[in-house]
Amino acid sequence: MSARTQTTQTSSVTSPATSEAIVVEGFSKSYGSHHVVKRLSFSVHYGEVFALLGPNGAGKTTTVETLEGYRKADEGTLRILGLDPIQNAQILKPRLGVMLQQDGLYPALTAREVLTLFAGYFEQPRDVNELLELVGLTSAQKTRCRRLSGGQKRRLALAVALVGNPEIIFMDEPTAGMDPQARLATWEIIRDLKAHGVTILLTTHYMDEAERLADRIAIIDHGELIKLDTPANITGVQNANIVRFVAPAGLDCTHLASLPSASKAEEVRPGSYLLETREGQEVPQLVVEVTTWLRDQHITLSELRTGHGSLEDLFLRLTGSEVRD
Ligand SMILES: Nc1ncnc2c1ncn2[C@@H]1O[C@H](COP(=O)(O)OP(=O)(O)OP(=O)(O)O)[C@@H](O)[C@H]1O
Repeated sequence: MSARTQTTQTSSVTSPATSEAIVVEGFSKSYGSHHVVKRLSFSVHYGEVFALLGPNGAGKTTTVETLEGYRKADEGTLRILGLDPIQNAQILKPRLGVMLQQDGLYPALTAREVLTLFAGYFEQPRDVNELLELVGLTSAQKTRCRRLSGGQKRRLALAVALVGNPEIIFMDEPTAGMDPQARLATWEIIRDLKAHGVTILLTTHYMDEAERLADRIAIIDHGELIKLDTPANITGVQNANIVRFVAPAGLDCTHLASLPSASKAEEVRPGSYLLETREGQEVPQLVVEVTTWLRDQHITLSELRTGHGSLEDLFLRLTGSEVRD
C-alpha cells in the first residue's frame, strides 16, 4: 500500500463560502423512545481532521450518517459547506467522500469493477489504477468483494471515498480490521489529504489514531458532547503532573490521594493507577512518596511512568469503564 496520494483539489476548498465546513447545532435523534443523540453541537473548521470518539452506542454513526444525508434529524440544524445534507444532497454529493462503517460494496463485483463503477458517478474522478495502488489493492483488483478480507474491504471503501476528489470526507472507523501496516498507510493517506486542504470527520475507537491524526477531538457519550478540544489540551501535555503506575488491583486510592504531594488518585483500569500532583508540588517528589508507600505496604510495582495523562485514561474517566450494550 503506497503512502503517497495525488489529490487534485478544487479552489472551493481554499475559498469557502462559509466560516465552518461542518456545523451541527442542537442535533437530536431518537429511535422510538430511545434518545440516541441529545442536543449535540459542534463545528469542524475547513481543512481540519476532526475525530468523534465515544463508547459503543454513543451516537457517532447516527451523527455521521445524518450529516451524510442518510438519516433525518428530529431536531437541530446540520450544515455541510453551508448546505443542508438532505435538501441540497444533489449539490453536496459530488463534493463529499463517504467511507461507511459497513462496507456496502457489491459482493459479486471485483474491487476494480466497484471502483470503476463509482468513478463513473463523477465528472473528474481519480485514476482507478492509481487509487488501487494507493490503497494497496493492485494485486487484489480482480478479487470479488465477497472474497476480500476485512482489511481489504476497508481499503476498498477508502478508495471509493476518495474516487471523486472530495472536499469533505466522512470516515466511520476507517481502520477497523486493518493490519498495522494498512493502518499506518491509511494514516499517511489521511495526513496527505489534510495537507491538500481536505476536511475530514472521522470516528474511531483507537485512541492513538485520534491522538495522532486529529486537530480536535470531540468525545460523546449517551449522545451528548462531554469534551471538545485539541489532543494536547485534552491530555494536558503542557502540564506534566501525572504519575501512573501498574500494581495489583484494588489498592486504597484514598490513601494514595492523601500522600503529601498528591491532589487525587484513581484506579483508571483494574491495576492501573493515576495520580495528579498537588498545585505547586513536583512530580519527582510524588514519585518518591508513591514508591515509598508501595514499599512499606510490600506491594510490587510492575510499571511506573510520569508525564501527562493519556487520551485513553481521560476517555475512561469521562465515560466510565463499564462495557456498553
Ligand atoms: N436504525 C436504527 N433503529 C433503531 N436503533 C438504532 C438505529 N441505528 C442506531 N440505533 C441505536 O442507536 C444507538 C446509537 O447507535 P450509533 O450506531 O449511532 O452508535 P455509535 O456511537 O456509532 O456506536 P459504535 O461505536 O458501536 O459504532 C445504539 O443504541 C443503536 O443500537
